[in-house]
Amino acid sequence: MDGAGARADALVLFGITGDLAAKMVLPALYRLVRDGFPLGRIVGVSRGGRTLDDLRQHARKAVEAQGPVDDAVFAEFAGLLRLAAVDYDDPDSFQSIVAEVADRRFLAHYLAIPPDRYAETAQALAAAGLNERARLVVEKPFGRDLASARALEARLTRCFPAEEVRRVDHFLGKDAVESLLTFRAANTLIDRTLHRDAVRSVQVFGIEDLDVEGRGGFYDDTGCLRDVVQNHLLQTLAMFVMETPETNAAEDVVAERVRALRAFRTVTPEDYVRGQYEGYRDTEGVRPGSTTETYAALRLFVDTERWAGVPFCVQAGKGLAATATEIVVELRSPVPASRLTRAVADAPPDLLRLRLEPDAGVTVQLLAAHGPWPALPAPSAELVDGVAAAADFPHLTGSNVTAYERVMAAVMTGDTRRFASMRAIEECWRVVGPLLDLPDPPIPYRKGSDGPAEAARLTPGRHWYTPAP
Ligand SMILES: NC(=O)C1=CN([C@@H]2O[C@H](COP(=O)(O)OP(=O)(O)OC[C@H]3O[C@@H](n4cnc5c(N)ncnc54)[C@H](OP(=O)(O)O)[C@@H]3O)[C@@H](O)[C@H]2O)C=CC1
Ligand SMILES: O=C1O[C@H](COP(=O)(O)O)[C@@H](O)[C@H](O)[C@H]1O
Repeated sequence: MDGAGARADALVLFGITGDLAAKMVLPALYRLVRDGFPLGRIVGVSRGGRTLDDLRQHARKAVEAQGPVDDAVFAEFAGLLRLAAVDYDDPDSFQSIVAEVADRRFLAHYLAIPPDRYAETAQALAAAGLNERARLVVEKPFGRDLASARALEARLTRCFPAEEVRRVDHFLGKDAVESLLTFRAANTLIDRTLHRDAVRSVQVFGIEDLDVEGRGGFYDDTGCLRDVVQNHLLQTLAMFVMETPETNAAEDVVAERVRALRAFRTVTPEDYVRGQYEGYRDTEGVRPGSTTETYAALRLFVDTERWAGVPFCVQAGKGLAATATEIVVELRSPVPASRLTRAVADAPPDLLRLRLEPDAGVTVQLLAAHGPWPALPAPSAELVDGVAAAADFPHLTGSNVTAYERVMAAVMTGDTRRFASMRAIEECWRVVGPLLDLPDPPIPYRKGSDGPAEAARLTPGRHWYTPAP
């Protein structure tokens, strides 16, 4: 496969007993087995205290939590599982992994463990010779800022060749995100419309009605900007604004995505509003008096021929009124050159909504005459109605597990397009750099609301659209 490298015939899964593995990775691996993907051996790595039988039962529960389980498929999946116990402070203990993979041709090590363990785990793998004929895959977050991301990359690439390091951003595994590019490139109507000549502004939503749930400790150290904006939403936006790559080969797609990110202007604190939902500080693991943001809204510009001057208003957060990932394109109003267009100047603008989640599709909101013209011509805004035409893309509406299925397949094949490249990560940190760790307190907002009203000032019409119901 292009952009891939060697195909792994064994997966070494660090953190197999953890939250991410239970919610996403194990169910995704089960589905890959069900779909006939040749996974090879799966060596779960844990600090111990479990038997292989425990692990299989744990995997069964994780898979069952995501839907019906086929016993025969599960038996095949469970048959691939092995268990290795390690002590992360004792590199010699990594020999337990060596024993499980001795006969394998190429390894994929997947680190689903706390990020502060990535570098020393890579070192221990190298000390055990497990960096030979091997790929290293790390989960997000990749660093806390540009400097720490570069420092982490330097430590990882001392142990593994740079071309065998992969950094997960599961939004790049989402069908609907990947399809943004195809959708535009394949449709002249859309491609021609998505241009500064026609677009007044773009709003990008990554909002969730859920709160931080049981992840208070993790979230309080991270915040909304680092959790979803620096990575998922900027990568999604890059997929939206990028030009069509020369070919569909992974290296061309990755390079074009980076080119797009390089054109993102660094955001200044004036173009940023952060909020915190009321009650957040009562969450277990959250520091008393925490100023971590659970909401982030920002305005950025993309300095390309296509997008120059168009404001991109990004909004993300938890504890909000709805859960949706959506790009709302606000089109310019007609030039008021005639009586008719002057009369509709105050009517709402046309919108193109690219819905990514929960249901993928496109909704177009247009204006049309709302009834027969009266006998006396008196064109006014009252003669115009908003109409919406929606097309659903059910084939692109996948669960998060589906996204992880694609990510885990790419972990095995190495396909670079479904990962964040180091260049892309650097650009994303650059873009949000001035916004990280600001001292001012976040603006409180009510749980279940649309977030702080103050954020409206970031949009040209002082108004955020509501993602399509
Ligand atoms: N949970 C989520 O929804 C998401 C998580 N991620 C990322 O995935 C990775 C794993 O996250 P998550 O599963 O939530 O993490 P967990 O806190 O659940 O930890 C995962 C596993 O790592 C092992 N572990 C825990 N602490 C340590 C430690 N100090 N040193 C070494 N191993 C340790 C434990 O396994 P054992 O005791 O068996 O050794 C644990 O089950 C992180 O990088 C996270 O940022 C990314 C996106 C979403
Ligand atoms: O990585 C993360 O992403 C999820 C949102 O992803 P989705 O696939 O569920 O839309 C977010 O809830 C979580 O806080 C973050 O760590």
